[in-house]
Amino acid sequence: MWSSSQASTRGVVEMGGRVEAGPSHFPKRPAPRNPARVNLSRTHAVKPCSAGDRAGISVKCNLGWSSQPSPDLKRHLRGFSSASEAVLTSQSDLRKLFVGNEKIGVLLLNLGGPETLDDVQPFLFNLFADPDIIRLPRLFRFLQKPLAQFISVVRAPKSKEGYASIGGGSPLRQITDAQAEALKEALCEKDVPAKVYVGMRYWHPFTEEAIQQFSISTSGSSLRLLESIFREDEYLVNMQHTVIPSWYQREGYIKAMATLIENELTKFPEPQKVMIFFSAHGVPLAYVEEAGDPYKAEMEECIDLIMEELEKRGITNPCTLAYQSRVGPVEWLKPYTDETIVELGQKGVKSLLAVPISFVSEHIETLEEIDVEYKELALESGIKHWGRVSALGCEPTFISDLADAVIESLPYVGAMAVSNLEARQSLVPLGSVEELLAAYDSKRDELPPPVIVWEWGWTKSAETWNGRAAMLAVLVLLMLEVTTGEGFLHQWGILPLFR
Ligand SMILES: C=CC1=C(C)c2cc3[nH]c(cc4nc(cc5[nH]c(cc1n2)c(C)c5CCC(=O)O)C(CCC(=O)O)=C4C)c(C)c3C=C
Ligand SMILES: [Fe+2]
Repeated sequence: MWSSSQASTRGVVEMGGRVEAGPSHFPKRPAPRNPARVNLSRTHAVKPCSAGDRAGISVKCNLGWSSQPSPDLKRHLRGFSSASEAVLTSQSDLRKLFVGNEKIGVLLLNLGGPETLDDVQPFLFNLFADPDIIRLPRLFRFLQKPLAQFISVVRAPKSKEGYASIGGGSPLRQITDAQAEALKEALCEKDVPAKVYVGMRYWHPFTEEAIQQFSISTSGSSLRLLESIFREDEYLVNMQHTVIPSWYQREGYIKAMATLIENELTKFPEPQKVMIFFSAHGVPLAYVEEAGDPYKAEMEECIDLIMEELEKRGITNPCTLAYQSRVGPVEWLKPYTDETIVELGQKGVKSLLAVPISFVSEHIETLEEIDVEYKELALESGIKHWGRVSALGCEPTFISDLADAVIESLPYVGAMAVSNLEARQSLVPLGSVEELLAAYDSKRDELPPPVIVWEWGWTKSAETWNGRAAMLAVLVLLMLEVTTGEGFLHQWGILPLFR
């Protein structure tokens, strides 16, 4: 195991430049509300870093949240809008404070994507086995994995076709690694040497793998998953860290997006007549309407900010937002990208600039869905001129802004002192993250382990799966029998006995 510093576990959440330090209803922790404004001196006093101290910052690599905290929490967070400015003005002090003795580690979190066609089905299994993606009622939770297995096997041929058309796999790992390297360099240029790690939720490098390296050499925290990893681990429980859960409204990010759009507009014959068409990854409607996911609100706000920035540059094109990539039979966020493209064509729009908005890297949804499927649909729908803004990747303003986000979050690392016992009860140690996680659902201890290699043959895993598949089959047969009144139990005269 790793050596463990005995520093108290403290942390703060930075939310896209608006910062807070735990909602007010966490009475045990006297919140250093907005440490930038109030508590810098207190940070000195409370936390003289020892040489063994380690600090970790987790940065979520997709823009906003999907499935996240209560509107109350969001309001609360937004109440601290001047915090980032206060932090920025004192950055040099912060460097001295945090860079001196501490090792800083940054963990970039993303979903991951299959690197080869053979990875597609197990990747899909990991995705659908996540209770955040397919939410089953508590009573049916035992069906999560058989269902994931079923859906992943059924979906795999379609997904494979998509991945085959973009070169046989997802470029996400490569791009995220490049972003990590660029972020490391940007931090170094800003006098904040740090190690940057990548942790993926559904494919390599899994967050579980990243955290091992991360915690050996520095420190770290991916919310729910990280929470469960942290909670169990003697070393990690003592680690100081903070989380940057979203950054869709950061100035650098907004400016970088505006610049990409501005440049792409110039390629059209009549730039001022182009419809700017933001396409965000969708989520099932119930996430937003029932589970309070602020994703839609965040996407809308993000677009408003980009359009405001463009307006400042004299660009006043019309714009629209739609949601892509829906999967399965349930209703997703509307309007849908494909339907909107057809409508725009019918309304006489002739020039369309597609802007992938919830993505910061090229992947299957941009390279195949937008570049091939939606482009074809647009041309068929009467659009004459089509363009697409590339995903940010390692765009310098964006990377530099991420580096600033990391630097701005430094004073929040360990800004709240709690005992180890308290830390164990509420990891990631920020009140707000705790609430955020609680908003998902309360139990985090049954996370599906990632499938690393699929085992064929009469293995323990095969036995388990066969057993579960059989249970599922029996359940389906029973349900069919009860609903239709026909089946082997009726034939054998067994079922009517239970009526
Ligand atoms: C903003 C990001 C994303 C959200 C929100 C999201 C929700 C979501 N996705 C699925 C189903 C699939 N996602 C797949 C791949 C995939 N999705 C994202 C991002 C978000 N998903 C990424 C980065 C990737 C990997 C892309 C790559 O290049 O590999 C897939 C597999 C691809 C396919 O067959 O289309 C599926 C399936 C659901 C059900 C969902 C919301 C609950
Ligand atoms: Fe997805």
